[in-house]
Amino acid sequence: MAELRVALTAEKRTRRILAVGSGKGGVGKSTLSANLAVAMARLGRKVGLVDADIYGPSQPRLLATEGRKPEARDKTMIPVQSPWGVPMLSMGHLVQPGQAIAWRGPMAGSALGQLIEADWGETEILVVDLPPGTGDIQLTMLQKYKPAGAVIVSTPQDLALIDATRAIGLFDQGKVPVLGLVENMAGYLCPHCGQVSDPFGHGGAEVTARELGLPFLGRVPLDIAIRQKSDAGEPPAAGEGPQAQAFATIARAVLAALDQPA
Ligand SMILES: Nc1ncnc2c1ncn2[C@@H]1O[C@H](COP(=O)(O)OP(=O)(O)OP(=O)(O)O)[C@@H](O)[C@H]1O
Repeated sequence: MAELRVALTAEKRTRRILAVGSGKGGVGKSTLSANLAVAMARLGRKVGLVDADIYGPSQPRLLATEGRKPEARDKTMIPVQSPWGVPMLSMGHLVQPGQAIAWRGPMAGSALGQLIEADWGETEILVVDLPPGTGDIQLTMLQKYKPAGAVIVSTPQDLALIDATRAIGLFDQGKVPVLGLVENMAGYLCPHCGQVSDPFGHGGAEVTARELGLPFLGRVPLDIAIRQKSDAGEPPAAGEGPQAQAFATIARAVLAALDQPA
């Protein structure tokens, strides 16, 4: 028993939570979380993923585990293995697809706790895809589970960046170090004419990061292949080519920041 306790303590100490947040919905937080987890796993890390976006869980779709039910051992959930080398848990695994989840704060908080306190085995980095916004659930989560760091996702336009700044405030309040900002949907490469245009502006997140004194971790272009592959449950980070490279670059920057001694 004593040995088990030692093992559990050691395990707890070595596992770090990486929170992925955004102020605004729909900016690609879930897409980044999934692909960051896959990209870090490809770099040889043991990575797990928790979909804490309890009101609109999308990770089962993104990582092709829709319809799978996690098993439980002694009331502890066992994560579902995705085909991409990343074990995962999502509220989407616990409810029927498409079923509305209308929980009040405390219930939502305890459900999230079950996902985070599951049997993550050897997982060393647990990526947590937070619900959008800066409400109570997010703050409670941060205070209770003390992520080692947070990554903020934003599109380049001003409104999203104002919300991203609010999300940074949330992490500051929870005393969680913000590792940096990722710009998503930056530059649209037209598959027909080959021209690059900037529907949401360009470089806004990099400027905001600089203004806030935060590292800029990289950008992901607005690319129809990313949406198509994501919808098909094939994370672009698991493939080859420019999309996979974009996520690998961000994963390296995140790991460098995460591995830095405090
Ligand atoms: N770089 C990109 N290029 C093309 N499509 C993208 C890109 N990033 C995200 N998308 C698409 O945009 C939509 C929203 O992305 P996603 O669900 O990741 O956002 P979110 O911030 O997690 O939203 P939510 O508010 O649901 O939490 C999805 O259809 C996704 O496939």
